[in-house]
This record gives sequence, structure tokens and C-alpha cells, in this order.
Amino acid sequence: MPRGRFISLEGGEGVGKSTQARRLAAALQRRGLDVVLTREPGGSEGAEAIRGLLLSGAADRWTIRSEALLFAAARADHVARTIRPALEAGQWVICDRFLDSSRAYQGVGGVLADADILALHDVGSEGLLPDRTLLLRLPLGESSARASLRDEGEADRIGGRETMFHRAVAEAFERFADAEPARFHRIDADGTPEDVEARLCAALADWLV
Ligand SMILES: Nc1ncnc2c1ncn2[C@@H]1O[C@H](COP(=O)(O)OP(=O)(O)OP(=O)(O)O)[C@@H](O)[C@H]1O
Ligand SMILES: Cc1cn([C@H]2C[C@H](O)[C@@H](COP(=O)(O)O)O2)c(=O)[nH]c1=O
Repeated sequence: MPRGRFISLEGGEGVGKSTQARRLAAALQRRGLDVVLTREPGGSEGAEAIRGLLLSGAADRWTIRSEALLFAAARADHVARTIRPALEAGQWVICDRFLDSSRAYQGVGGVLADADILALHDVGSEGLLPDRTLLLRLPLGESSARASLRDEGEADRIGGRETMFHRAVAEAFERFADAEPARFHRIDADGTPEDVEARLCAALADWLV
């Protein structure tokens, strides 16, 4: 059985990752592929429980270090119980956020270096990386407008951080894409959901022949 493909969707709040993860999963299923759609934080029973701890409560509920460890612990469970078994069974895994979100969100404060977050990932998840990362990009004003319309002003503990934080996160994703052009594909997330889905499928075209 050949190993499946591992695709992550990344980007800031409200760019359309969850919408497109669902659409991409359906598009690949229509092509006859066996697809697992999952998300982070979450994607396994334990990781979903950690998601609740991470995304609710006061802004200062966790320090940057404890937050990074919790994300890495959630990811370790998700990788061991959901992602690796699916890939080994030949399934395609579409993951709504993965390691690069930790590098961007927990890495921008200046407390943890990128190497620290990668080290946690090595310990927790044996360094598993996506085969391809689709980075959805939208001007910050448009993505935050989409997110606040969706959340009706009730953002979660991390989504509700100030604009400067989210700008730094978006810039971090750009740096990661510059550094790893073979893994990252930049996707324009403007336009209708149909337009964006077509761009995602085009970014996988070499696998879909
Ligand atoms: N192409 C689009 N055009 C207009 N609205 C969109 C588009 N794609 C998604 N939306 C809407 O924008 C909002 C945010 O989309 P979605 O939840 O998919 O983003 P996300 O990147 O997963 O956000 P977050 O990381 O904050 O969870 C939703 O209300 C969704 O219906
Ligand atoms: C995986 C991951 C996520 N985050 C942040 C990013 C978002 O603010 C939330 C997840 O919410 P979503 O609606 O499911 O996108 O968590 C993070 O800070 N670090 C991570 O590793």
C-alpha cells in the first residue's frame, strides 16, 4: 500500500481555511480518493480536549511556553492516532492548520525561537511534515472582516489578539513560504469559494493526473 499524501492548509484568521479544507476534501473524494479531513488543534479525542483548554478562558490563561507545549502535545496525539495511521493506510490527509501555525503564532512573541518549536515537534511528533502546505493569503482587513462577521464579535482566546499580532503572524507565514518553496504553495484566497477551490486543486495538479 503506497503511503497517502499529507496536505496542510495554513494562514491567518478568516482567510477561508476551514471552508476550503471541506471543499478540497469533497473535490478529492469526487476523484475517487480516500480522504481524511482533520484540524488543529484537535483531530483526535485527546487533542480535541486540549483544544478546549487552549482556545477558551482569559487571554493570560497560559504563558507562551505552556501554550506552545500544549499545542505540541495536542499535535503529538493527533499525529500518532489520526494522521500517521491514515497515511500508512494510503489515505490522503487534509489538515486545517498544522505545525506552521505553531511556528507563526507561538513564535512571533520573541519568547520562543523557531528552533524551539521545531524541537518540540521533533520530540512530540517525530518531526512529521506535510508533503504540501497550501498558504491562503488575503489582506488582513478582508480576513478580519470575514472572521468578525463569522464570530459576531466573539473571537476565541487567540483569534481575539490585537491586529499587530495577526500582522506578525501573516508575515511569519510569508517567511516560511520563502524558506521552503518546494513545500509551500501560496494561494490567493480572494474571490468566491469556487475560485479559491480551483486554485487549491491547481496547486495539487501534479498529483492528480
Ligand atoms: N471565498 C470566500 N468569500 C467570502 N467569504 C468566505 C469565503 N471563504 C470563506 N468565507 C467565510 O469567511 C468566514 C471565515 O472562513 P473560515 O472559517 O473558512 O476561515 P478560517 O481561515 O478557517 O478561519 P479561522 O482560522 O479563524 O478559523 C466564514 O464565515 C466563511 O463562510
Ligand atoms: C494549530 C495552532 C493554532 N493556533 C491558533 C490559531 C487560531 O487562533 C486557533 C485555532 O482556531 P481555528 O478557528 O481552528 O483556526 O488556534 C495556534 O496558535 N497555534 C497552533 O499551533
